[in-house]
Amino acid sequence: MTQLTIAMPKGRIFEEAYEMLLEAGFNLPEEVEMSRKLMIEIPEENISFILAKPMDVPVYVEHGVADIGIAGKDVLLEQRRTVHELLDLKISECYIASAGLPNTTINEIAPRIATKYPNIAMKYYKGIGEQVEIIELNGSIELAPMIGLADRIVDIVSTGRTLKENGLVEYEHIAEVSSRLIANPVSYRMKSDRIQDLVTRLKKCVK
Ligand SMILES: Nc1ncnc2c1ncn2[C@@H]1O[C@H](COP(=O)(O)OP(=O)(O)OP(=O)(O)O)[C@@H](O)[C@H]1O
Ligand SMILES: O=P(O)(O)OC[C@H]1O[C@H](OP(=O)(O)OP(=O)(O)O)[C@H](O)[C@@H]1O
Repeated sequence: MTQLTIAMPKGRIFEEAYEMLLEAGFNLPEEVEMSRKLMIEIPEENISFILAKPMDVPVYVEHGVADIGIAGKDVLLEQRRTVHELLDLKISECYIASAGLPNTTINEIAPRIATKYPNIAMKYYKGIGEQVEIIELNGSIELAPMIGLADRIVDIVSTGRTLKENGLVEYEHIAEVSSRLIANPVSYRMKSDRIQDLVTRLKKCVK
């Protein structure tokens, strides 16, 4: 059986992805989540799992050190890497939106947009003809309008709770997000039988 390496995101997506793989019949060890191990082998399937930061999954897959990966559509839109998107797993669903303080307009010369998605934000505002200044942050994005760092944020919204609790309102819906199964293009050709089998098994578990 051809060896297959799968890059799995740690953090928020992990649990749902793990459940899906179990349901698809992959015999993942129970202690994975609790352990600090970054590589897990399933010898009977000849599969290795790499546990990666969500933003790094497409990097491993593009470079071919992982044949397959699971990545949020937000990360794929932001990084535009050379990988094949094989399947929408419909897990970790949320969306990207712009938000800000209520009743504010962005009619300045160069409104400031705080985000951890500079490419998505830039493309969006360019598309609507707004010239903006992007302020790149790594988290707690919702702070930016509250403390006067930015006029708008571009960030993930799921339940809307973070916006609400920080007194922000949503302005524009930018893109739908869910987790996707991605593949390295060379692996996809060279290991097509194994990858197709994985896709078929996972497809049956998409809710
Ligand atoms: N609130 C949310 N609800 C549902 N899915 C989300 C939410 N926030 C992010 N996601 C999805 O989960 C993915 C991983 O998010 P997670 O918060 O685990 O990692 P991260 O933001 O890269 O951060 P960290 O640096 O905290 O590891 C995102 O790329 C996105 O697709
Ligand atoms: O609409 P909600 O359900 O409130 O979810 C949205 C929040 O979830 C994510 O943050 P995360 O928890 O990953 O923290 P971060 O600020 O470190 O990115 C995202 O960046 C939002 O802040």
